[in-house]
Amino acid sequence: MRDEFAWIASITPKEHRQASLLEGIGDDAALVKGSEEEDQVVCLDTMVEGVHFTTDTMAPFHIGHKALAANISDVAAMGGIPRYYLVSIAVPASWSEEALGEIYKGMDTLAETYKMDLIGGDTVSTKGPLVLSITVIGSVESGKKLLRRNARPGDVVFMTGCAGDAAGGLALLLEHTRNHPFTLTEQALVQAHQLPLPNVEAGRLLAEANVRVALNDISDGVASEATEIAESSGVKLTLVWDKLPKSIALQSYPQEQQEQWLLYGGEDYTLIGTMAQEDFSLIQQKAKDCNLSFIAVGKVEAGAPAVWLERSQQPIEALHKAGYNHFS
Ligand SMILES: Nc1ncnc2c1ncn2[C@@H]1O[C@H](COP(=O)(O)OP(=O)(O)O)[C@@H](O)[C@H]1O
Ligand SMILES: Cc1ncc(C[n+]2csc(CCOP(=O)(O)OP(=O)(O)O)c2C)c(N)n1
Ligand SMILES: [Mg+2]
Ligand SMILES: [Mg+2]
Ligand SMILES: [Mg+2]
Repeated sequence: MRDEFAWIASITPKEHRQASLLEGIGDDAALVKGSEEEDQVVCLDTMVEGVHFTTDTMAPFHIGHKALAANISDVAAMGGIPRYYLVSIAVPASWSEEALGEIYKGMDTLAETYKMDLIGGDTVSTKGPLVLSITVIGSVESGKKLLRRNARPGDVVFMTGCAGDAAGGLALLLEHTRNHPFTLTEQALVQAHQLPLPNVEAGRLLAEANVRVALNDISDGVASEATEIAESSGVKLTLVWDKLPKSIALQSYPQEQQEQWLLYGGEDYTLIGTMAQEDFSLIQQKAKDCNLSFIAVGKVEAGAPAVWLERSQQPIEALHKAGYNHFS
């Protein structure tokens, strides 16, 4: 099997059959023309036991919560408001009704935060591992396209929160399992892995501000998501290590470890994007009023589509698009 991204490219239809389809495969979510006022945002993500979680890394509540969070995160990366969700679950015989109830409680807890309704789904048995697939439907003001291909030379690269913690938490969970008495610092990383929160409010601020933004949520690691922006926009991105937002917990680890988790870990579900310098100043002003953060982490220039990393007193280095890639 070729790598995940090449495979998706190979099955992407060459043309749209429906005139109302604004954006199909290729971004965080599809966009479909809705009313005069708003377009529909639609996306789907799956979590598989053994690939995205094990019973040692996540309690059933975490599994439901995180699966919905990952989907809402793709709506956030389009600047959308999540509104409805559908759930498909394939259940092995070994899972109890009580555990399944906890998965749904996890989803419902997050859905309550965003006032989302569960509107359907599908239930099947399986001889394999538990599989949970969620489709989220949301909306965004019509004409808003916060797409990966929107980056332009001269833009600032920004992030809306820390990255690397979720991968750190996973490493701890794989080593000790979730019943281990973790230190407070370790608990911060474990929580980032088990209960990540999507950055909907940051995406909304960008959509409402009506500025050109390239945007991507960080599911596969900063290097991979930044490379997607570089490749789809045909620009060069340079990230500055010292500016990349790192939690206090992450900073307690050696720099090499921080780099591995932050650049190549994934599952952070904060946003990375680019916009013009003058718009960025305006956004930072607006963000202050609502307690959101937009952190400048680098710049966009004309050049071969790639991502470079600048560290103090070291030669600039090209980042490889490593990160989480199913099949490779
Ligand atoms: N099996 C598939 N069939 C059709 N489209 C797919 C498939 N897998 C992924 N896609 C589409 O490919 C794009 C990239 O997917 P993915 O890397 O999973 O995005 P994300 O990391 O934002 O969830 C998305 O537009 C997604 O809808
Ligand atoms: C037991 C276990 N092993 C490994 C991982 C790491 N992991 C699994 S999937 C993934 C990337 C995100 O999932 P994906 O299905 O690629 O989501 P998408 O990019 O479609 O949002 C990562 C970092 C994990 N979460 N749990
Ligand atoms: Mg995404
Ligand atoms: Mg996906
Ligand atoms: Mg992925």
